[in-house]
Amino acid sequence: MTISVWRYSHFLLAIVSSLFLLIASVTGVILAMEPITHQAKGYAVTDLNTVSVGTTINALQKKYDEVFELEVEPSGFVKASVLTQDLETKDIYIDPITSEALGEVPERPFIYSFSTNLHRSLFLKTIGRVFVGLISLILCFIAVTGIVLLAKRQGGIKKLFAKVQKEYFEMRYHVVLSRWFFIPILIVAATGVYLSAEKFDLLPKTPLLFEESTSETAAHATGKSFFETTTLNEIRSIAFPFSEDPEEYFQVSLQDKEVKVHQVTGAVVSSAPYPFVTLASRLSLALHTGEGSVLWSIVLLLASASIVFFMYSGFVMTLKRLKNTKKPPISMPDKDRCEYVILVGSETGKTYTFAQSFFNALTHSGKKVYLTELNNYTTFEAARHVIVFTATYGEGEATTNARKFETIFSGVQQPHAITYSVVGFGSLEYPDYCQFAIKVDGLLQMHSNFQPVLPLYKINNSDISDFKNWIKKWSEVMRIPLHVELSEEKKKKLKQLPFKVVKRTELNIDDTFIIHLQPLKKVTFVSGDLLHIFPEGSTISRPYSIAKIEDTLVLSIKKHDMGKASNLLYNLPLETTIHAAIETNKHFHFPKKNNSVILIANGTGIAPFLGMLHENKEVEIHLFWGGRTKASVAIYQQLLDLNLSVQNKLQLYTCFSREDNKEYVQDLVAKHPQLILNSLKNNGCLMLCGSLSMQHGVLETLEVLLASSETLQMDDLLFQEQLKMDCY
Ligand SMILES: Cc1cc2nc3c(=O)[nH]c(=O)nc-3n(C[C@H](O)[C@H](O)[C@H](O)COP(=O)(O)O)c2cc1C
Repeated sequence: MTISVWRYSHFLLAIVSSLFLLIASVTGVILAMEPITHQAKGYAVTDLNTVSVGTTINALQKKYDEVFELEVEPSGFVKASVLTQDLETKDIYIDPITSEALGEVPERPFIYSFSTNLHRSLFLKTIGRVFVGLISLILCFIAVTGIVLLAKRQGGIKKLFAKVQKEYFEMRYHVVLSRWFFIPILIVAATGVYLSAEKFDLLPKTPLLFEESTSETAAHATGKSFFETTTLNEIRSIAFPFSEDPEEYFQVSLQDKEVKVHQVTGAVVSSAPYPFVTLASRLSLALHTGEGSVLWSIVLLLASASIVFFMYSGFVMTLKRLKNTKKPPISMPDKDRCEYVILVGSETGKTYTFAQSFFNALTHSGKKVYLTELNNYTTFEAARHVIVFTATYGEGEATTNARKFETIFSGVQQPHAITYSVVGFGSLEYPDYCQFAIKVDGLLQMHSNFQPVLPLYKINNSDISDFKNWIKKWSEVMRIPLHVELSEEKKKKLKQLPFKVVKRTELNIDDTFIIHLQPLKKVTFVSGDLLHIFPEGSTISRPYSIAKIEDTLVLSIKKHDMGKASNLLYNLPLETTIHAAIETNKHFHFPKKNNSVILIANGTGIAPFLGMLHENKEVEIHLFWGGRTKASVAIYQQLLDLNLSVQNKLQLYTCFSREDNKEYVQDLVAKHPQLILNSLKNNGCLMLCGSLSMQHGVLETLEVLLASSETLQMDDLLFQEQLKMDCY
């Protein structure tokens, strides 16, 4: 079954049951408090398995004129119904050894009786009970569809507890909490169904069948009565005989059977085992209400509260999905008049946003563009260029709005020859990375009418810079200058703070300089975080990787002639203040649990590593750095020397692309295969920072190295955060 079927079932069931489910969960939270507050009264004063039934009965009969009933609650409290010397009938909690009254049995608080009625029948009597039974059944299905969705999302049942993808709060905790509360919720729902079925007489009815017991003789033989051999923990309740007539027996309800006991001899006269249905009902009730176990009551309370959270977070997720699934642009020309056709496969809307920004940019450059879903593929009379943007879901499956494409495609003949490009949106955290895009690319490749303009391009986790990189390539090949604006960039709300310029180097041979900024307000940050500079007149900020050295931010910056941010920073006089914003960049923090770390950078990409070296003196670190010339190193030398002097576990490897052997950093990496492989095998971490072309080069080298290893795989390294990248 495709992921969308599971998602729609999950969603539909939740919608149908939402109001009742909300009532049931809120009252469930309240009712789960009852066993907890009850237990807190503290009437469980003795270990019941050390007190014989006879001890309690004797003590009671001595103290009270008449005893009607004795009950041992699952909470461990012993309750008796007695006639006092003042001829008053009382229900009291007693000390089972002395029969001393510990307190009167209070009336059930209104909040609990009210909640019980609402929880059981919504105050609608039979019809309400039917509803509640149905809701419990629906909750079972919601839980099951939810866990299937979760397994699909995580890439298989075995990865259910694997790391959750970075998502917004509601989605993240919808996933995290569903893993913890799946079983308690399923138990609550299933026992709810069972209890409803019992209420409506849907379960088989088996009467109690008493059998005469031979234990009377056994009791005489051993000389011990039932009252001496049975302890209170085995008892549920005892109904006392009405008179002293020997034919009147004690009616004792034990955990698994009911027995009649002779009041004089203490022998068991007859017994009847409880039928399975009764035992199952009792277990269902205990599991559903939590009575007798504070720990289980707490679990039930949390599970009920989690259902309320799931309803809220599910609602937010649906709203986001609907918001992101944008309609095609209103001012779109007729499909048969467009030279460019953009086809989209998107489930949660991110790919749609990228496609839309591409549509806008292409339209702005004067082209006639048509944008539609892959499912709507048909003949386009004027089309010459097709661009496909598609995400992948499940195990390499298409999105809902692309699932028909494969079937439709073969039946459609375009009037003109078409050039095409496919961009796959996916996540390396899934084994079938961009698999559907690969499939679409294959289909187009096989068609004689279609010619590629660029090879298939894959984008991991909606990486904007990667997308822009593709835009650059496409616009170069097509000779169409494009300015793509992604709304996410505008949306980022970063808090700007004042920083003082405390130090800056001169430009080196590569037009690079280092600047030290001192925060003027309290702010926490670590090396690898980003500092956003906002040049005047620009809506987009420029992020720089931070090195944290003694509470100062150190940035390494390449000054570009037209670069607004780099020129702004270079021209700031010492001691002046600049406003900038720190963005936490968690995925690029120095790892805490890895045995060794390999840092690879080119050019200014060394910046965050300088801070990391400064802060981490215990771990074995290998730093690979590639610059243009030996003179390029000069501005970093002081900071490197500082680290080398305090860090005896640091190894430095440098290369230069314009001098010596004219090597790039990926060539340097390729020269140390064993070092890299051994480090990764022994839970090492590899961090990359610098240019995108360096990233691609190093990844290619790494792929070659990994091919020789039987255990290491690129996807696993990324998934386990053994490979961290921050390249632009
Ligand atoms: C449940 C689920 C399953 C996914 N399965 C895959 C997959 O098999 N392969 C892949 O490359 N990406 C997979 N992804 C990642 C998405 O393709 C990626 O996040 C994409 O950017 C989402 O685009 P959209 O918002 O347009 O749907 C999956 C994501 C989710 C939530």
